[in-house]
Amino acid sequence: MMTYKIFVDGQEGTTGLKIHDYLSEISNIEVITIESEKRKDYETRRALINEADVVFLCLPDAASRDSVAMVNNNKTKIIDASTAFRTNPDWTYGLPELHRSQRTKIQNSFRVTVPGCHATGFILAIHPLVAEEIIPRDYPMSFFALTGYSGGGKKLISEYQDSNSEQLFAPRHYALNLNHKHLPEMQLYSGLNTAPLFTPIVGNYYQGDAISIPLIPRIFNKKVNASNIQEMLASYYRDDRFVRVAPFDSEAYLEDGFFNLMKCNNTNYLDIFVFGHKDQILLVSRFDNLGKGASGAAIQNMNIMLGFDEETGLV
Ligand SMILES: NC(=O)C1=CN([C@@H]2O[C@H](COP(=O)(O)OP(=O)(O)OC[C@H]3O[C@@H](n4cnc5c(N)ncnc54)[C@H](OP(=O)(O)O)[C@@H]3O)[C@@H](O)[C@H]2O)C=CC1
Ligand SMILES: CC(=O)N[C@@H](CCC(=O)OP(=O)(O)O)C(=O)O
Repeated sequence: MMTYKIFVDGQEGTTGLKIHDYLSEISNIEVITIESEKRKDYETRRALINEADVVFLCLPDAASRDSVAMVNNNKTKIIDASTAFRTNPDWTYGLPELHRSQRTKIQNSFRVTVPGCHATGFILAIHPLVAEEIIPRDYPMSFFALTGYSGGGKKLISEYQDSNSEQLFAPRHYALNLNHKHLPEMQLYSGLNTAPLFTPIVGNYYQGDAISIPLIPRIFNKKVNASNIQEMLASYYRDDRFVRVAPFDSEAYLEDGFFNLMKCNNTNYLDIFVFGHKDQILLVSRFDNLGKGASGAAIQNMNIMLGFDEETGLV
């Protein structure tokens, strides 16, 4: 049985460390590591990248581009966690649940780009409804996300953990230039004609993301209510083990009247909830920004690319 060599470029960052946790549970792989003081050394990285069968890039965009340019062989498969290649047609978007054919594309690809965390939650909730021509492609889409601070990597983590600044106690809006870096992939893979108006909010907790998307059925192409939407999404994802569409029964999801957005933490699950009635619908997708939003998704892609079991990494 073949043993695959795996290298994580950016092994000491937030997503890199989490990927190492996942890798420690998988057999048939050998994880090759870089000495800490050499983690930004060009020649050392280049040698390891070309030695590996699979390389995870857990780096800022510019460093990811540098790493890809270092590949000088035909065998190394790259799984990039950054924003650098997400709408590049030469790369495969690493969202296996997008279409029936996406898993096969990932399996046959040498260059896979892991979706952004907020983009994952938005696209999985909206894309099937656009594809079914329920939501018009020119729908004026607006939504918000509430995320933990680990989504901002080491810099934001230390800002939250090393400071007593009072302004960090309350949730904070950001990307108020309305130009968040996930907009291009959100537009491309949701099928909408224009980018949504997206407002992310970061809270004073480590991990967990909830995307809340209000929808007005009055301006849909077809007459549907909230319950119909739940049935459609449940049917679309019926064979996908990591995307779970909750039954249509809003009260059952609440804890003392509140929604718990941390319930998918430390898993690769993404749960979609449909609330509402015939006039108003609220879609909520809940997931771990370090799970299905980043490192978990990266591992799911590796499992598909190497022909391992998608969930356990077993051969
Ligand atoms: N955190 C999250 O939830 C998500 C992150 N991502 C994306 O994944 C990528 C990594 O993010 P994240 O792990 O959060 O970031 P971190 O800042 O936590 O980690 C990045 C790591 O890359 C290292 N690094 C920086 N420049 C270089 C370089 N030139 N060569 C080698 N190593 C370098 C850093 O080194 P040093 O240790 O010196 O700082 C650090 O260890 C980013 O593109 C991010 O946008 C994607 C989805 C979600
Ligand atoms: C709290 C916070 O800052 N979160 C990050 C999202 C993390 C993510 O998905 O990252 P990449 O697109 O960089 O891969 C943000 O909104 O930019």
